[in-house]
Amino acid sequence: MSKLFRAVIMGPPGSGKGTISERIAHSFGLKHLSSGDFVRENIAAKTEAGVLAKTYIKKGLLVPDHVMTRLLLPRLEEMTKYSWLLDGFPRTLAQAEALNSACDLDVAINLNIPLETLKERLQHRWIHPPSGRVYNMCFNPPHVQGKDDITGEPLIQQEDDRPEALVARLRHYKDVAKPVIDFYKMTEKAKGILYTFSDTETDRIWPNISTLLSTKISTIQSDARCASTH
Ligand SMILES: Nc1nc2c(ncn2[C@@H]2O[C@H](COP(=O)(O)OP(=O)(O)OP(=O)(O)O)[C@@H](O)[C@H]2O)c(=O)[nH]1
Ligand SMILES: Nc1ncnc2c1ncn2[C@@H]1O[C@H](COP(=O)(O)OP(=O)(O)O)[C@@H](O)[C@H]1O
Repeated sequence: MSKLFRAVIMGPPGSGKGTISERIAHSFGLKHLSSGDFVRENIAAKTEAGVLAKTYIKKGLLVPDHVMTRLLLPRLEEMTKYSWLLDGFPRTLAQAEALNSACDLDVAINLNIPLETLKERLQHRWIHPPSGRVYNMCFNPPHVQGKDDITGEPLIQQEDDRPEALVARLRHYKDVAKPVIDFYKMTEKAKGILYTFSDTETDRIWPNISTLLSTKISTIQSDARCASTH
């Protein structure tokens, strides 16, 4: 039984977490878990956590750590038989500590993308809310402008993708992300799993991430084979 592989992907709004997560899920067969999707599911289901989360999201705020952790950790417990990639969690130190207590991570991917690139990307981002599919008029445009490729339903631009909203989002991101990055650099159990990728193009970052994951996953599987033969 090959050992399972667990990773998280972090980065500022517009850094390409969703784009790269889809490529990782497709290339390596990992389950792509998105904290944003879990939040939206809870909001749609009107769960206690969902109702509470909605009040924060409407104000453009992060959901409080205790609500987010209570919402997310039980979902991870359902995934004990799968290798997964977690996108959008942890975003704070408290979340990183809670995740670290709940499971062992093999890799933490950190996307370091320049502000101007983020602004440019988000100005051209269009999404299909029901599916979460993401488009970009410069990078991956829909076949028909303004329409989702699969359903033909209308695409929208998110309010907080506007340049003036982005500056505040990025300042807040920097404040909460640094302790998380330091956590993965310094904490004994988590040390050595952080890999940071800096570039302006996903297509240049992707081969490096793909090589890293290929190496990490094959190492884990060969270790598991050795362990099972001893
Ligand atoms: N021009 C360009 N756009 C890109 C590139 N990579 C991703 N994008 C687009 O940039 C936007 C942001 O990418 P996402 O994958 O949504 O980024 P994210 O980190 O998930 O963003 P949040 O969900 O806001 O945190 C999307 O419209 C992507 O299609 C790239 O290399 N070049
Ligand atoms: N790990 C998290 N901690 C706190 N809030 C979160 C977390 N993940 C998602 N959320 C909330 O859910 C919303 C939607 O998340 P997501 O789809 O990742 O979009 P974005 O991060 O681009 O706003 C976020 O704006 C935030 O309010």
